[in-house]
Amino acid sequence: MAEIIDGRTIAKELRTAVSQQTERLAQVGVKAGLAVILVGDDPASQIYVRNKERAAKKVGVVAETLHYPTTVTQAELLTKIDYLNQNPTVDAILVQSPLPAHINEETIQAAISPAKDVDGFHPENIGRLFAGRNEFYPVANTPRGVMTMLAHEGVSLDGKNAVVIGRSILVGRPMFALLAKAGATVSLLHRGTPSALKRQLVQAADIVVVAAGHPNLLKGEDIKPGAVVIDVGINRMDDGSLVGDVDFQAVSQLASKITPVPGGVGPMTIATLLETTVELAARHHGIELEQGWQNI
Ligand SMILES: Nc1nc(=O)c2c([nH]1)NC[C@@H]1CN(c3ccc(C(=O)N[C@@H](CCC(=O)O)C(=O)O)cc3)C=[N+]21
Repeated sequence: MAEIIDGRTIAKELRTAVSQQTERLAQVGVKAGLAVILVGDDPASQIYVRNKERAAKKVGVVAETLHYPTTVTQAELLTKIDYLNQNPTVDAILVQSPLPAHINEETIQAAISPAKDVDGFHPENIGRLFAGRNEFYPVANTPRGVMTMLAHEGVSLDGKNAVVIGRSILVGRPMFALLAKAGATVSLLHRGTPSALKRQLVQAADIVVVAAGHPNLLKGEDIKPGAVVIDVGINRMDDGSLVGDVDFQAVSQLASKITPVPGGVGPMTIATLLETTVELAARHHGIELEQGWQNI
């Protein structure tokens, strides 16, 4: 039976560290400020925003959510982002995905100042990440949170064989870059991967990160016994329950370590967002913090 990687406990430890950092900032009169732009009512985004507000309050980050109807225009959002870019009390800006079809997500992400881009989606920050030069700029919080979990669990990556399933800009692609930077040999699988090749690559992997958005995508017989399995999926079922992309029952029989859903990657995403917000605030004010991007 696999050891369960408890995201709630690790996230709590991370929030404690972040609280210590906000206290240090408070001593020099700095408050870390996060602005979240939420458009429409995507259920996953709503969970995220609700949990984020609660967690921000606990660690002393000032969070403000700007909620717009789906009819908001791209020009209105760009005006708001410009205002937030210039507002000195705002250290971090997050625009929730997905956005309505009439809004170009790429244009919106590119309008956020790279120094306030807490999600790491600005093209400059993506470029830095893929160049392995992300030390002073943010990378996406979900993959960063996964890296923190792996480090916390003592999972070494150097020389390991890793597979990432899903090529989203939110998770799969940045996950690929971070694992490669950490010394793993990484395969990025997606819906276009031929199934025989997929079977072969997953079967050989020491670490499997699944971020595809399909319940039961990863089954017990798919993995190598002893593999570490990270489930990034968040799927709301008809009965209201939340499941990941991994058949937890079957895969946990064979894996050495596995993350549950809920209580795995989700809480880490939130805690990492706060961690990044505080780092951005410190950087804006020229304050050195002990922990930082250098850990990935
Ligand atoms: N710009 C942007 N950045 C994001 O990081 C982003 C986004 N947009 N859009 C939506 C998705 C979704 N997402 C979640 C994060 C945490 C939980 C979370 O806290 N999950 C708990 C939920 C528990 C529950 O509701 O029962 C858990 O897994 O244990 C959920 C969803 C971030 N996203």
